[in-house]
Amino acid sequence: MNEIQVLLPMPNATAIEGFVNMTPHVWIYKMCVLLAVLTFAGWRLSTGTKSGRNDANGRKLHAGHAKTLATWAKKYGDIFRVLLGNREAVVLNTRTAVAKTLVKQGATFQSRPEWNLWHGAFVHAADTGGILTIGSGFFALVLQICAVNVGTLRKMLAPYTSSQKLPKYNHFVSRRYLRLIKMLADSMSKPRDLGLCWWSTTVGIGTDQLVGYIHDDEFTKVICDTEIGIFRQRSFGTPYHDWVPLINIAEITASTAATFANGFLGLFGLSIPQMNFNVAEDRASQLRHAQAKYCKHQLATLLQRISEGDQTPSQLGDLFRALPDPLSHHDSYLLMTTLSGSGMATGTTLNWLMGKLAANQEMQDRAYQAIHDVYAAEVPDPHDTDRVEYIKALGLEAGRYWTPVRLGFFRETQADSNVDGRFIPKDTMIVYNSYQINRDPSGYDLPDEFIPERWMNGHYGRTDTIGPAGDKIGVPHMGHGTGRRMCMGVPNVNKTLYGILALTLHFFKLERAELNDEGMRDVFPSFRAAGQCSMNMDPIKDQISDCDAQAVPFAVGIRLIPRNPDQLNFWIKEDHRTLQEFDGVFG
Ligand code: HEM
Repeated sequence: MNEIQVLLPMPNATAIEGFVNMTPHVWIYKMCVLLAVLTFAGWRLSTGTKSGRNDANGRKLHAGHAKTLATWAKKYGDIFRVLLGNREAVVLNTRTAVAKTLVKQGATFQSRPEWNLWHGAFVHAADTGGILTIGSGFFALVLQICAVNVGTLRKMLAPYTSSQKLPKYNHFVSRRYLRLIKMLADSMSKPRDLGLCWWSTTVGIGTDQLVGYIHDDEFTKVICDTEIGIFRQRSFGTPYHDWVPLINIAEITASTAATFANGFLGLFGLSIPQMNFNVAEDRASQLRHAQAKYCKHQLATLLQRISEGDQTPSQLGDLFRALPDPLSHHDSYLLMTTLSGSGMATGTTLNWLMGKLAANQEMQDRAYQAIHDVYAAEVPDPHDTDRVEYIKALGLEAGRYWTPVRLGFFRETQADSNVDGRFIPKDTMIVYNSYQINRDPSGYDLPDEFIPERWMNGHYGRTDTIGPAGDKIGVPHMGHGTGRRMCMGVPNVNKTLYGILALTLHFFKLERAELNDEGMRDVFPSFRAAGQCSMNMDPIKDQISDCDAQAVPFAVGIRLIPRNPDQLNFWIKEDHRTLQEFDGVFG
């Protein structure tokens, strides 16, 4: 590790201006918190950390994870350590760093960390005694006493998420494709943000085929909304009090002081407002409760159907029916919550990619021509994953270029480790900076340009060499992680991106268009209506927040023009039926 950074919150310029205009009780709260921060900072610096620039670092991190970590990577190299409160994180920034850790020392780097905001809220909301990600830290250990371990669960699940098995669930996917094309056809009259179209399709595909049930629009929308919200929360160093215990203590103290003060002031008919330091926790809890509600419903319905002899193919249904002994409720529920909204990041990828294609007619024409070259004038078979090389390359490059899950899912070391003679103790949090690694020049030339051709004709990341370049990390890019805990949804993502791109680009010409007030009212989720994306779909400037775990774009106005209206109408009315194998269960 080259250097240790201390990250602590410091007020920025606007905060200082706000400070001056504060009412007295807010002053008292803030002073308490600030005092604790300064005490803590002093303590940290006096315990041997090397950096004396903690204030600047804190501000920079808040200015944006991607930008700040990229700057630090330039300064401190491919692996460096960060202290966040009482937690230490090691940040990996290059393919070399990933190869030496997640890949070559896969067993040591396979755990996942837990912290209160996220996992605490999760456990409380679930009230099933279960951690709801395939976790491996404190909450999981305490609550998983009777549960099978992560590796076993992954092995059980893997066959049902593999590309060989997926065609078994095509009838669910086909229905979602039909619904998507209908929704797009209905959106042709004026420029629209198509967020709901992309997310409800990808999330719908994931959740329908998971339990073998076609969920209605309202149910699917709740899952989309909740999962998008959840993935805005799992962030690096936010909220500070979840990472810096002294801030937490200061906030609790301030809150308690206010309660006492109110007791006293109440005698004179006076009061001061109670500060809410738990906005993030409240939001996490709200989201977790929403998630627990639909997951419990989905699981209960699935188990009920299985007990009644239902044989409808589905990922979880097939798994449950194949097991000699039933899984514990905890494990079944864990699988449900891990997977129910799993199509969400695929929808995010499509929001970015479709915005880019709509703005770049040359690239869109190339995609259309590539589809046409393979299928002539016929409607492409959306289940033909990989048949049109350019379409496959668009999906892969979108995953690299925008890297929707910017910092991956954090890991934790399961044992002491050594990287190039530098010691990383057990229980250290590991953050792989996927956004930066996906721009590592050893693996990708012109890394800040969107070039689908880097994945075509034998190229594998670089346009100037054939085959893989840079250190071997076992994956084309880090958008889905790598090693023992890598994403289990890659075949699903590839299949879905292919199907949606092939059908959409065959049926419609997309053009970027400014959204008017009415168009902005339709934007989904509504927080994206805070602005409109540039024509470039810049991964940094066009994201809603610089620090969210998932990079979600501002609103994207798109006008759709049918390429062949007769064929489109015919397909919607009749032809799509050839894609279906049999009638599934409807919700
Ligand atoms: C574009 C869409 C997606 C992206 C960007 C994405 C990204 C990721 C990332 C970064 C991880 C952490 C991997 C690691 O630590 O090495 C992960 C884990 C996971 N993903 Fe995905 N994912 C996507 C879609 C899906 C889908 C559709 C599924 C459904 C099967 C899925 C299932 C999982 C599971 C089960 C894990 C947890 C693995 C574990 O902890 O052992 N993902 N995903």
